[in-house]
Amino acid sequence: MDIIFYHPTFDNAYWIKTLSAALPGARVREWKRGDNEPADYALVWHPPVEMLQGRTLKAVFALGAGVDSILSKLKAHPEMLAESIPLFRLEDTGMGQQMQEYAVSQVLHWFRRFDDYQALKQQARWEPLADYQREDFTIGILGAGVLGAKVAEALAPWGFPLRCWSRTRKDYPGVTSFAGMEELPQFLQGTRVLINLLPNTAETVGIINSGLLNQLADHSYLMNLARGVHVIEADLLAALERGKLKGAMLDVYSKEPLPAENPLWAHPRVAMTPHVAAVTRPAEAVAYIARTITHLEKGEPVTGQVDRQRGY
Ligand SMILES: NC(=O)C1=CN([C@@H]2O[C@H](COP(=O)(O)OP(=O)(O)OC[C@H]3O[C@@H](n4cnc5c(N)ncnc54)[C@H](O)[C@@H]3O)[C@@H](O)[C@H]2O)C=CC1
Ligand SMILES: O=C(O)C(=O)CO
Repeated sequence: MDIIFYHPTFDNAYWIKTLSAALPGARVREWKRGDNEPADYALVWHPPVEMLQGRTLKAVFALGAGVDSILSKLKAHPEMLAESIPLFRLEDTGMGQQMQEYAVSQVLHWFRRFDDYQALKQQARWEPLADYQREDFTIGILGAGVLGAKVAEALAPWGFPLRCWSRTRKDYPGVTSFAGMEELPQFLQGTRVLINLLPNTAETVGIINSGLLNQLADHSYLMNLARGVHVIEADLLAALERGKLKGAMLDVYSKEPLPAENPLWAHPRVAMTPHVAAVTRPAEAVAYIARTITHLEKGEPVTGQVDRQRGY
């Protein structure tokens, strides 16, 4: 079995060594321009069109959870990958735990008013503030798939009212599930902390706009852990200005790296990380890919296949 590997920034030698160890008998090589030798599987992130074009692969694996970039490239270059070749993505592979750490720590930061105390500290003011109450701190998770479910699981023991919104109804312990556009207003009403874990699709781009933010509880908080294009940045800034939003924690942006002139950098109530909420963990990712290839080779059922029409 031949496997080609391409990632613009990873330590490719390490990945190839680890994959070779996990799939004894497989010949794994780094793909370089001009390599037209046969391959059975391709593992990719931001692949050049010529890497995949014209190949009869058994499957392609995206080396991340989100497949928006590869799907948009496929839209521009449909010749890159035949519809019949399945595309897989990483399901959790250690990203769930990272999202849990991020979301729990930030929710508690806001709930314990550390943002307010930080502002008071800057003015050298000693001023105990009123506690927030759990019942006023409803957390809503937009997107209740692999990562949304993990975040809900980690937040559940903290006792905040917890709800999620997804395409189809979910049955997660301690979580009220809302499904479809028609239930979005109910989901938003009373939500104090909105955590975004939706995929980037034609239906979800720009979903976090003034119309949506206005339906949240007053003085609410936004955590965007999914993709920058979900949020209309001008609407976010306006909601912060008029106090509808008290704060935002952003990991992803409409343009990355975020340009120096973007007003989000200087906003006192916006906290930011540079797209690191959950990164691909090589050992877990290799184990998942090796397991999936082994199942595929035996004709056994697998999970993680992307629905190219649906967009995630
Ligand atoms: N900031 C970061 O470091 C990272 C960000 N991500 C982002 O997180 C996203 C989510 O990842 P997973 O949970 O693995 O995806 P997933 O496919 O397992 O879950 C997606 C969820 O969104 C819901 N959804 C999709 N379209 C919808 C619509 N139109 N209306 C209502 N619900 C809809 C689905 O029902 C599902 O519950 C990725 O697509 C990626 O963009 C993923 C990893 C790291
Ligand atoms: O896996 C993804 O989709 C990511 O955003 C990784 O940072």
